[in-house]
Parts: sequence; C-alpha cells; structure tokens
Amino acid sequence: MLRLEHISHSYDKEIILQDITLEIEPQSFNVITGESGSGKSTLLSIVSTLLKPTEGKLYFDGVESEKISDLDRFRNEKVGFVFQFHYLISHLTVYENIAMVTKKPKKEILHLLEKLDIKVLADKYPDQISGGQRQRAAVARAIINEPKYIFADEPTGNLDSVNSETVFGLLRALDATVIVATHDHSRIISTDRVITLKDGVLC
Ligand SMILES: Nc1ncnc2c1ncn2[C@@H]1O[C@H](COP(=O)(O)OP(=O)(O)OP(=O)(O)O)[C@@H](O)[C@H]1O
Repeated sequence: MLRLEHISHSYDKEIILQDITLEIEPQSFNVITGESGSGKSTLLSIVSTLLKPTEGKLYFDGVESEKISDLDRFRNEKVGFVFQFHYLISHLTVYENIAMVTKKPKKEILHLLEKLDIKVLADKYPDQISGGQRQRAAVARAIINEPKYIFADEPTGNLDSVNSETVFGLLRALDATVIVATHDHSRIISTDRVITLKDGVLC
C-alpha cells in the first residue's frame, strides 16, 4: 500500500499541490490526469521519492519514505521510472541500455523488446531510432526487473495509438503498483483508478 498524507508542495512560495491524501492499492493501475499545469508531474515526482514535498508524508507499506534507510537501493530495486528526462545512454545500443540495469539473460531482454516491437532495433544506438522507439526502449528498461512500483510520466507521449495500447497493456499486465501521469487518458481502456487534479487539488 502506498499512502500520501496531507501532501502539499510549493515552488518559490507558489502553491502547486494542496493537501493531497490518497491511498494506492498494491498491484493496481492508476492514472493521474488533469490539465496542463495542474500538478501531475509534481505529484508523480513526490510519490516516486524524487521530490521531497514541502509538507506531508509518504508511506510505502506503512514505512515513511524519510525512514527508508537506503533510498537509493529502494529506488534501484523496487522502482521503475519512465520519465521524459530519463534518457537512454547514447553510446550504448538499445540492448546494452537494458542489459546494463539487469542480470536477466539476453533471451529475456530480447523477448521484452519483441513484445514492444523493437527487437529488430536491439543493436541500434538511441540516435538511430525514432522518439517513439526510444520511449519504448525506456519502458523496457524500466520494467525489465519487474519492480514493485512503476511511475511513468506521459509514457506514450510520442506513440501512436497501437503502440500506446501495447505499452499500457504491458504496464497493466505487470504485478506492480503502476501510476501513470497523462493529460490524455482517453487511450487507456481499463484502469483501476483515475486521480484527477485541478489546480493542485484532488477532484
Ligand atoms: N521546478 C519548478 N520550479 C518552479 N515551478 C515549477 C517547477 N516545476 C513545475 N512548476 C510549476 O508547477 C505547476 C505544475 O507543474 P507540473 O509539471 O506538475 O504540471 P503538469 O500537470 O504535469 O503539467 P503538464 O501536463 O503541462 O506536464 C506549473 O505551474 C509549473 O509551471
């Protein structure tokens, strides 16, 4: 269970999120939606431990995030990030970008690339493939180790509807707690929960 208790956040005294209290069920698929500027990315950064909120507390299975003794290890082992700024390493191939974060055998990595329809690009470098293909490679890297939590910010921003559905389908099929921020959730066919933000407040 992931729990947010009275989370608020301000940037330079400007209040961006206000008094958010939420419980996210284990192994559920959740979408944070809202207009541009409503605070989706900020909320996702907070629940994924990348940003410390100005106020409030975050709990993972009852343990306050501040009290997790090795937060880097927790992130490496338990969390998969699909963030737009989370770039692939340019001097490594698609395959190598994924192989560097996992002990999984090559066959399994290639199988995941196949599911994402980018297996034929395994030996290409990031600047030799399209933005949407890079995005799918980043998704593969985030989920290869089957993390307990997956946080994704506009994971299908560069993808057409078929590839969006593939990515959402893969994320939904994982035994993970998934939180996706997107301004357009019309493409997500089934979700356990839609969390809507308006001007930094839950609707
Ligand atoms: N690092 C920052 N410093 C100052 N203000 C910021 C920062 N990051 C975001 N903001 C502001 O906080 C507000 C919420 O931004 P956020 O990115 O969380 O919204 P969003 O709903 O994800 O928007 P979008 O859909 O456009 O990505 C915006 O007004 C934004 O300008």
